[in-house]
Amino acid sequence: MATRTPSAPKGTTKSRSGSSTGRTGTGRSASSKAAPARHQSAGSGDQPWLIRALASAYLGLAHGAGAGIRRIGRDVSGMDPGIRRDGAALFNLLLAVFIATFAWWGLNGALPALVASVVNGTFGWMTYLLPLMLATCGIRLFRHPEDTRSNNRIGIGFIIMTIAGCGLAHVIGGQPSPFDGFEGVRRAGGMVGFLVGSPLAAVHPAVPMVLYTFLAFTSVLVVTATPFTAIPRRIREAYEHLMGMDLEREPVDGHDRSYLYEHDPKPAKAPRKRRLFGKDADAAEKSVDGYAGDEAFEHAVVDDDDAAGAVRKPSVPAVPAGVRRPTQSEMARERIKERQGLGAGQSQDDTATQAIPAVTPTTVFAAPVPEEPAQKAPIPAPIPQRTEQLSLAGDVTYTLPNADALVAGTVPRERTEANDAVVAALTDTLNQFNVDAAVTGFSRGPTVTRYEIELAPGTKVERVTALSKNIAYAVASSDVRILSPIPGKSAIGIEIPNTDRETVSLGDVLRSQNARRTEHPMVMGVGKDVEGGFVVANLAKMPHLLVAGATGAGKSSFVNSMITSILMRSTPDEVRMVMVDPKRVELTAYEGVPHLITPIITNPKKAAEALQWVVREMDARYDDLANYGFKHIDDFNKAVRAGKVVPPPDSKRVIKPYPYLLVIVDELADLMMVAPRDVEDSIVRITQLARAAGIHLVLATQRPSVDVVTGLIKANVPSRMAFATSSVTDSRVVLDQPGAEKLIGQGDALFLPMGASKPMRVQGAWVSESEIHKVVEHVKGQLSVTYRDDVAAEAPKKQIDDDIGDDLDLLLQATELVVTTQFGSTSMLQRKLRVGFAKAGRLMDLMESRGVVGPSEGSKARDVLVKPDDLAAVLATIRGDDAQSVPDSSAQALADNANANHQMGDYGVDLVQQDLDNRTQAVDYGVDLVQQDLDNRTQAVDYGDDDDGGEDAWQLTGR
Ligand SMILES: Nc1ncnc2c1ncn2[C@@H]1O[C@H](COP(=O)(O)OP(=O)(O)OP(=O)(O)O)[C@@H](O)[C@H]1O
Repeated sequence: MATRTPSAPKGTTKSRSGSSTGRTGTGRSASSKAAPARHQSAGSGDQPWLIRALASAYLGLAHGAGAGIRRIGRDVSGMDPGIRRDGAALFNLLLAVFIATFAWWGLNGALPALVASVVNGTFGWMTYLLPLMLATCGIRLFRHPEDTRSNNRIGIGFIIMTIAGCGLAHVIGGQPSPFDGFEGVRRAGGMVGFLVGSPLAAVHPAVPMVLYTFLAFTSVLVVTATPFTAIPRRIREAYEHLMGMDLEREPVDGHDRSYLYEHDPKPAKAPRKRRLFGKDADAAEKSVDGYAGDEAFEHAVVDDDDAAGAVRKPSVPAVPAGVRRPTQSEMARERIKERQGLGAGQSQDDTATQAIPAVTPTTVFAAPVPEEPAQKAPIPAPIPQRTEQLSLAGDVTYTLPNADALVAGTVPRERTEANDAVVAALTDTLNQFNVDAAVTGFSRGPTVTRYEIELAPGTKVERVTALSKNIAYAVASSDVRILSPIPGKSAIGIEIPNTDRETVSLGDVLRSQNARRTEHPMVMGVGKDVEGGFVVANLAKMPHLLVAGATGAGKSSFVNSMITSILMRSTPDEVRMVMVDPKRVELTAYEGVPHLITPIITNPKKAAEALQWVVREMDARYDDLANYGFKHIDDFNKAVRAGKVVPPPDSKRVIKPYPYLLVIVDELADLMMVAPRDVEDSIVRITQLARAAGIHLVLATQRPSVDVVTGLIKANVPSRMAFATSSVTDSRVVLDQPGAEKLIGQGDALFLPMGASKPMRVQGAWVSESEIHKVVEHVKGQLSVTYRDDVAAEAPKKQIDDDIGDDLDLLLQATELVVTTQFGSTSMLQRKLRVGFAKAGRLMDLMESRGVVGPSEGSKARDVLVKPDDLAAVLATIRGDDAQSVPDSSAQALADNANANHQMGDYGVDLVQQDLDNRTQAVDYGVDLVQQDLDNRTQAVDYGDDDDGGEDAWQLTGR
């Protein structure tokens, strides 16, 4: 007996924890069936029948009361019987009623009088509040027994409230002592009040007053799950709720995906808890100024924390009126029972199922698809247009674009005939292969719908996953993706593309609650997830992002959405951008926006230089952070705005806040082809350090191969956005896992923000060219762009001679080499530039045609016709620049360099001469080997041993 007793609660706990993850699997039913069986075997032989009968009657009464209470308000009666705690709940409720009979209603009688004197004597005035607290606990236990954390929190809150109330009552009631008679104690704080109040009151009566008032206030916060920081918001919400203002303002920016899950309290509850208590509880409320600590450990995605609340308000009821919709678990159980030949509600312990009028999943799926003509989504409550006084970019007033510059998308549909057809096809496939599982629901996203399959107990997950090809065949789609399980659910997810897909408008995403929740300027609209929830992400928390996918998959559209989001939400004081667009056409629409610090860079070589500038900027920011003792640019900016950062007295510098710097590269491959080492070095340096400096990189590429996205780059760019890739290898390069090759293009993506273990499937937001144009015109009208001249701005387009073609860079290097060394040797070019003989000869010819070297003289080195002082001008001419435009400083630098090299050359020749002399001396002393060597070398110097002679002499100068 003693050993068996704990086993019963164990079974109960197991089943309860199962439910706390929101699972509704049939495994729980099995455990709940097992629990009563254990009770029976333990107790049947030992307990008198009367006790068993009474216990059964009490439990029956409790379940009856529970069933009624669970139906009041929002119906939660679909609860698994295994997790109910009706017995304890009824006990609380009965105790509340009992105490209320004498405390509130003054019922007389021997028993009430006795209990009254005990309860009153213990709790004093607080006796009047006890029924309320007990009733609250009872009702919660009836309705949400699985939410143990909240239940415990409320219980603890009530205990603190009782102690604080008794302590206060004791002091207010005149600090009676039980030694003077119990009547006084009863009329004050009871014995509890006396015990907790009198020691403190002995010090001074104000001490318990202050302490217990504070404790009472705290207990209210604990019970209502309100953190201190959220008190003003809670008060405002309560006021608005009382005045009915929240209803008027409720935005219609989402739609209800919960019709299949409406009895499952989890989706609504869990996020709420996170909002109130989680580490990221108030992250949403943080603006730039609200930065607290190291944001790297916060996640990039702005939480959909009331996904089942405000964001997803019911829009289209999917089931005919009057028919209660079954929950997932009900549907799974019913389907599985149907297969096993049981009728609905035949399970003995399943009172909830019995209570369902013959509703089966087919009722849900067979209900006619509601008529939903494609409509425009209603524009929710307008976002007030923000106007800022800029300080960095001149003293101007800057107004952000109006939210209606971006159009509303179409109303998303929850269910169409296509979905019903797929459900039927999936069910048939499962039947054909005798897999004991049922399609229990689906959630329709804009591009794909995720169908959920629950297994009967004892059915292997592999039986469904092994059917992937048959499922693809049945639904006539090759892009079927299986999730086993769906994260956070005991169900297998099968994602199948919608034949009638919808476009997600960026306007809708930016107007969603998730985007409104934060004013952070780096927040961008990403799109919608598979459940139709809006996904917005904070670029500052990513902190760097790799966007990859095959051509036409939607990268550029994503980059457009990102830039438009920034233009919509931030001023040039808050965010500055560097755009690199080697494709030359993707980002031209943004030319001239005041957020740019340099014209859009289209030349890959210049882009590599711009990245080096970013490294310098980062170093400068770091210097400031180190000098003034800050760890993050947000803290530094805050201090600057508060006037706490003052430059040294002798400095003329005016310290201003640093804006975030967003560097966007729309085709990394082009940069990596030009200067792989420089680009990689810069990217790695930026990504390793720039987060604290407020510098963030977004690298897009259609060639996610290892030579473009190198291991080093990958290791330092933690967030990834993978659009459809052409191979599983590419998917692995981007996400470190397969999956992206199964995406269906046109904005369908897997989003893996930093820290997430599983990528989230999203349909990227779409912004049309006319919308972009409207937004760009608005921002350009607010402020004209001022470019920084120290970034590698692109030079005007140059005329490169046709005969140079792709060899411009090599020709420039060759010219520099020949002029600085004053030595026109082809072999030297071969070795120094690592080119073949043919290429070196061609470079020599090109130099001859431009008057850099003289004509070929057989095997001798050519004459060099350009003096080092003229090098800059010659290089400019070859480049196609106007020679006059070469800045004096750089011409001088080049000339100095060339002269230095030249001198070096002279010095080298001296060394050779010296060497020669030494060796000649050595010959005089008759050392044969040296003589031989000297002969060889002298021969080499005088006559050369190949076409241009003297090359080894040159080589010696280099030593
Ligand atoms: N989020 C989206 N919603 C709807 N359609 C989209 C979306 N993204 C892309 N598309 C469609 O896909 C087409 C190609 O997209 P996009 O130009 O962004 O691809 P890309 O990956 O940048 O291709 P490339 O690398 O060749 O430039 C677009 O013209 C548009 O029709």
